[in-house]
Amino acid sequence: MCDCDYNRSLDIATPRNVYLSGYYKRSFGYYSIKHREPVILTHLIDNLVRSKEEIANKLGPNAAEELKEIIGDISKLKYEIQTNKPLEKIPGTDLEAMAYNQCIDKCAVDCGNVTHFSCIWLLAECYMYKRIKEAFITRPSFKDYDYFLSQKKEGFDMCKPLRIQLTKHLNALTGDNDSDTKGSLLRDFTNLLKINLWGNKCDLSLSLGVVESQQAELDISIFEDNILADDCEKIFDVVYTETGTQIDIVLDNAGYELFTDLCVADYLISKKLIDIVKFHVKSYPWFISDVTKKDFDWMIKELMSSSDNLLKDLGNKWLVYKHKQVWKVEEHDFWTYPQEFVHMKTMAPDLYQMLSESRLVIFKGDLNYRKLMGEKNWDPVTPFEEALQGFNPAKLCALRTVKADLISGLKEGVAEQLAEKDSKWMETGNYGLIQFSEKIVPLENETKV
Ligand SMILES: O=P(O)(O)OC[C@H]1O[C@](O)(CO)[C@@H](O)[C@@H]1O
Ligand SMILES: [Mn+2]
Repeated sequence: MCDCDYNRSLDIATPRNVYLSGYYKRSFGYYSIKHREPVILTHLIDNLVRSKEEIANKLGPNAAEELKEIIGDISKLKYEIQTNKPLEKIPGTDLEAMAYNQCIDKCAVDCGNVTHFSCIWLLAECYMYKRIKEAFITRPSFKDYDYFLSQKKEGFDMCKPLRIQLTKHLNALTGDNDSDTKGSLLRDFTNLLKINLWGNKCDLSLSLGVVESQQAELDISIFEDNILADDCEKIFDVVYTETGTQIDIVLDNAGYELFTDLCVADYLISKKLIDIVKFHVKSYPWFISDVTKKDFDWMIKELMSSSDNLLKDLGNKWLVYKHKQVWKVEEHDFWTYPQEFVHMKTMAPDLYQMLSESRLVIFKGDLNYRKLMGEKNWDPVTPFEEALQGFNPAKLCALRTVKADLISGLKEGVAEQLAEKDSKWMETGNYGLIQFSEKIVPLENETKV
């Protein structure tokens, strides 16, 4: 962005190769900040008011007073967003506060004061969830409180029929290894990856926190044409032929999506294609439905106590994977920073190193895709590798349903055709991408540009 006048958004679509921002009135970022974020905050306040008795009983004598302060903070945040105020600095000297303040300062240097509608959309959206967390974590009774838990649990319960169907499917694939061929493994792994991709459609931040009936389908053949890039074969080659004991899955949403993530991980372990799977979770409630460590453990326990024996057996099997450290759950604050992934190597070198040890890093969902792509409005035919802008810890892939107006790696003319059909095609989650990037080893004498 450049010499923007912050009190006036431009009534244009986002120009090519610039950061997404609410500054462009025809962008999804503008619509999100203007219409979606206030609704998300209003729903959060309504939920808190509705459960204030239960909260007071559960969280102790100071909770009622602290809850009033929290609701005040969230109402103030909503007002700041609606009146396009400058982003207030995050108090404290911890690394995450510094990451947010560094991002705000960078935006200020680039273009003057930094308001919700003028800064990079990624900062504005992450900042809202960071401020929500600050409202709770600064009140002693609420420091471990998950203010999105009820929606995540409701979403999980609603998808029980689909989970039973998928469990039967997984058991059929993993029940017998003797008749496996490379062809059958490719076919079944590809099928599971596509079921996993469409699991990303279920997303509470898109539905503004309202739990909708499960749109995901097991019969994914009906969505085949909506997969706009399909690198399943390249991904399979990595898990089938390469060495390296672990893969990493950078998780996105809890509920059905997480269930499909664990099914993919179970398949890889059961078929002895991989020895260890590392799951990367958020360290606090994020974008309404994103997975925390507690959500991961809660789901396995929930399965183990299911009335359905198939789910119960699966929960017991998955608990053993965790106890044996075949499955490891990793937290890192970087995943809730506002920065794009191209900054990971300098801002979180320990995390970058961990990912570098992976045979394959799978990034799930739309927000991770935006961070991979540097939150830039690329020409849609820009190669996926190019849009990574050098972020390259290991071989990686992105499984993403398209819920924000940025994309790369499409064939010539595809974006234009889809826009003809529906100008909002990038905001619905109806289209998906399965994109792969090789680990590009920089040439010895290659100078960094
Ligand atoms: O859970 P996901 O797939 O990362 O989706 C989160 C995305 O949904 C939205 O909140 C709505 O499009 C985006 O702003 C954000 O990138
Ligand atoms: Mn999410």
